[in-house]
Amino acid sequence: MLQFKLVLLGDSSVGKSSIVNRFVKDSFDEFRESTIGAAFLSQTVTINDNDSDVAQEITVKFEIWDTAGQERYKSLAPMYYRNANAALVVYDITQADSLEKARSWVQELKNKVDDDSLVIYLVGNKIDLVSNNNDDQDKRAVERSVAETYAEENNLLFSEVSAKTGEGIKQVFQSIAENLYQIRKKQDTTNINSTQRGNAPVDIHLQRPSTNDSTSCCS
Ligand SMILES: Nc1nc2c(ncn2[C@@H]2O[C@H](COP(=O)(O)OP(=O)(O)OP(=O)(O)O)[C@@H](O)[C@H]2O)c(=O)[nH]1
Repeated sequence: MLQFKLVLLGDSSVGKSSIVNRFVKDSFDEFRESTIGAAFLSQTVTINDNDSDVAQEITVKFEIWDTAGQERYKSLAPMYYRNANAALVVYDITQADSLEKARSWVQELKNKVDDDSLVIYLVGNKIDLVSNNNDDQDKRAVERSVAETYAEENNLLFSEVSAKTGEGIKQVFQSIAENLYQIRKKQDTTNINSTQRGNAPVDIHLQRPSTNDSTSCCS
């Protein structure tokens, strides 16, 4: 079993706790209390490795830190994103400001987390509030294409979800697990190769200066 630390970041009320609750308990609460400090939960997913000679199933355990989005808890966040393998940065597609906040979290992660392998997933939540036929009921304030382009430019994974209906939630965690597994596999291969290189006989070519080499110093 592989174990990874995942942190959720984003403005207050965007639905971070609701996303975790949907993923861990498959439930939704219309009247959730705002998180104080942070909450810890864990959940596993199963992924398939079909690249190996023998197809295998791998269990990935997520240790999840759901941080509080209220401004007064902002200074606590580094404690939770430190050593994280993945960050879920959440915004609410009905609140334009919440995308700006998400961008500032992404920037902070890129500046402060000294680990190129950190997987950052940008999530637009509450798609259940958007109607498909573009009428007055449509509460969308952030166009999908705007967030998607930003994600592409910044090398983030991206999708829109609904914690309320559950749409897209499982896929987010599944995709993070698959990405982290591929990264871990690559790191392991690199480590094995460099260990092997360390034990291999060192190939030293001692080149004698040729006598008619004009650059040689000594006669
Ligand atoms: N319609 C709809 N409402 C949602 C969805 N997700 C969350 N909500 C509601 O949005 C409100 C805030 O949800 P939370 O999960 O507490 O938000 P949070 O980001 O954890 O907030 P903080 O703890 O303050 O950081 C609650 O009333 C939820 O019921 C969703 O997908 N659709």
